Amino acid sequence: MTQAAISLENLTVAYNRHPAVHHVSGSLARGSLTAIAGPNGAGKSTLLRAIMGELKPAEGEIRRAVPSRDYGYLPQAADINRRFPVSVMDTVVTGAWKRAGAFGGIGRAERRKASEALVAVGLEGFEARPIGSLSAGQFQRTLFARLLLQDASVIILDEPFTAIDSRTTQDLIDIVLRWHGEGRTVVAVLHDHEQVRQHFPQTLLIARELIGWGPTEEVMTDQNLKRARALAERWDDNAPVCEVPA
Ligand SMILES: Nc1ncnc2c1ncn2[C@@H]1O[C@H](COP(=O)(O)OP(=O)(O)OP(=O)(O)O)[C@@H](O)[C@H]1O
Repeated sequence: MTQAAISLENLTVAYNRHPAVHHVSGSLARGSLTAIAGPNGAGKSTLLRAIMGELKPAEGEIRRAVPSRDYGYLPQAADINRRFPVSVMDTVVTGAWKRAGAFGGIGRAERRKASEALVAVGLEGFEARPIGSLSAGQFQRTLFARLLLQDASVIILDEPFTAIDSRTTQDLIDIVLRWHGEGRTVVAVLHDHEQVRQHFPQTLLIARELIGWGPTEEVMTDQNLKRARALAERWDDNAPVCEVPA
C-alpha cells in the first residue's frame, strides 16, 4: 500500500468562523505530484496554509508523516514583500536556515550550494542583485533556488507559474519534475488546466468542498469543472455556518 505523506480527515478551515474549506478528506501519497485546481476563492491557498500548519482546522484533522517544519513552501508572489533590501544570495541562503538555525550562521558550504542552486535556475551572476530589481520571472527563479537549497521532502507551491513567461515556466516545471523524480512529495496550486493535464499525475479539484481527488484524467472532467464553476457562482462569503453535511 502507498504510504501517505499527508492525510486530511474531514478537514474544515474557517476565517472568523466563516468556512473557506469544507469537509475535505483524502491523502497525498509519499512521492506524489499533485495539482490543486479550482475557481478563484475556492479555498486552494487556505488548504495549503492549513497543510503548512499556518491555519488550524475548525473541524477535522491533518496527519503528517513529515512534520510541517520540514516542508518547503512557495507563497503566492503577491504575498511577498520585495522592497526589503536584500540580495539574491541572501534570499537563497535563507533556504538553509532550518538546517543551520537562524542564528547558527551560514557557512561556506551552504553558500557554495546556494551558488549551485542559482546556476541550476539560470541565475548565475545574479548573487549581489537586490531582489527588488529583479523581473517577476527572475524573482520566481530565486525562490526556486531557495527551495533547492532547502532540500525539503514535501514541497508546497502556491501558483508558482503565475505572471511568468513560457520559457521560465518550462524551466521551473523541469525543476518540479526533477523533485518528483527524486521521490519528493510535491503539491502546486495551478490555474492553467493544460499545465495540470500535461505535468501533474494527480489532481485535487476544490470549490470550497471537494469535487474530486485522484488521477488527473478522472478528476479534470468537463462535468467536474462545470460543477466547480456552478458552486463558485453560489458562494456567500458571509455564510455563518458550514452548510455542507459531513
Ligand atoms: N485572511 C483571510 N481572512 C478572511 N477571509 C479570507 C482570508 N483569506 C482568504 N479568505 C477567504 O477565503 C476564501 C478562500 O480564499 P482562498 O484564498 O483560499 O481561495 P483560492 O482558491 O486560493 O483563490 P484564488 O484562486 O483567487 O487565489 C475566499 O472567500 C477568501 O476571501
